[in-house]
Amino acid sequence: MSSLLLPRVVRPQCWSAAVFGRTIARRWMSVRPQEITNGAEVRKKVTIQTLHQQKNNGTPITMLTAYDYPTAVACSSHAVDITLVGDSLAQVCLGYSSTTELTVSEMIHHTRAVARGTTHPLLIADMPFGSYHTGMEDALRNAVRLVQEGRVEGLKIEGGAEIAELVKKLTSVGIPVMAHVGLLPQRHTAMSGYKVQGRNHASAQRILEDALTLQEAGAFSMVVEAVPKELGQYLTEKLRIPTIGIGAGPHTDGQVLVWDDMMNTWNGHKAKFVRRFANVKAERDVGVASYCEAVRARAFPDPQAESYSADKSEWELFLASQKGS
Ligand SMILES: Nc1nc(=O)c2c([nH]1)NC[C@@H]1CN(c3ccc(C(=O)N[C@@H](CCC(=O)O)C(=O)O)cc3)CN21
Ligand SMILES: CC(C)C(=O)C(=O)O
Ligand SMILES: [Mg+2]
Repeated sequence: MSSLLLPRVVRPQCWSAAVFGRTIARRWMSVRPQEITNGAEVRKKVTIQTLHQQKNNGTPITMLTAYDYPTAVACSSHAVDITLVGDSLAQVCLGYSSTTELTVSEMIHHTRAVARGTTHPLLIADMPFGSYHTGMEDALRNAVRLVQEGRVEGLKIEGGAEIAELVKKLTSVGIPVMAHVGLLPQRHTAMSGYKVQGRNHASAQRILEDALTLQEAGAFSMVVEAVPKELGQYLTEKLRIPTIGIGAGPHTDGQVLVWDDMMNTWNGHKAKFVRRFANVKAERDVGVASYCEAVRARAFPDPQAESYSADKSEWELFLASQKGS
């Protein structure tokens, strides 16, 4: 229980002075502990170094999106390496028609909730559309806001060589950047829809060049979205930094999916790369329907198990006091 309420704090096996002292210290200092438990298992904090080691020793990197506290706790309770507050937040959580509508303030509201539930996974957020396009100073200020107010550890940015200077700048001040190449959803209008990228040789060449430029600019890893699996593999072999694919085939160093796609709670279009790992929508609909049915049938709440009872003598006194009023 305490681990759920206080996910950043090591749950002590016994209240020895040492453990107690360390727990208090962490709570007061508000540091991210190196070792974090969620009850059963102790997981090491995932760092950029961890991710690079995973690439080098062939351990696939797991990344999932989260937009709120309970989802962050779920990611933290399993072997998720990176929790991403994706700007897909705009569509799957806030009901906007595209990610371009999401503001930095809206993003921060959600990253703060996710940060409160995040223990061992590395916490990354998308820089929203428009937050890095109006000049270096604005981009830097928004990035600092996302780190300071939003409490994320790194930022993901969509784009190619044209954002290399920004990647360099953020990296130089100590904000880790995850690049994002291939399909760039923030440009869906300019790209005439959400289309697989790198299908012809010129496009594949361009993506490879962008990826290498972004690596040289200092990106610590790279999301590769919606490209042929051959290109996903080629990029993974050419890059020193780990690649995390979504619709980029099975050979990237890691995979990422949108929470609502893999849980089947998203009613919109299902891209080819989506696999349903659970059917939460079916469960959820059963729950809502049976709740309504039970209330209508006066079958909920149960008068004993789900209701409180008055003390008999107190209730008689109450009724007596009501007589004549
Ligand atoms: N729910 C959700 N899942 C996502 O993966 C996601 C979002 N939302 N919102 C932001 C972006 C948009 N993304 C998308 C959206 C649509 C396709 C899509 O429909 N792709 C086509 C490709 C068609 C082709 O060119 O052959 C597909 O049918 O797979 C892909 C990625 C990825 N991101
Ligand atoms: C799909 C992932 C990579 C993303 O950018 C998002 O969720 O916004
Ligand atoms: Mg995104």
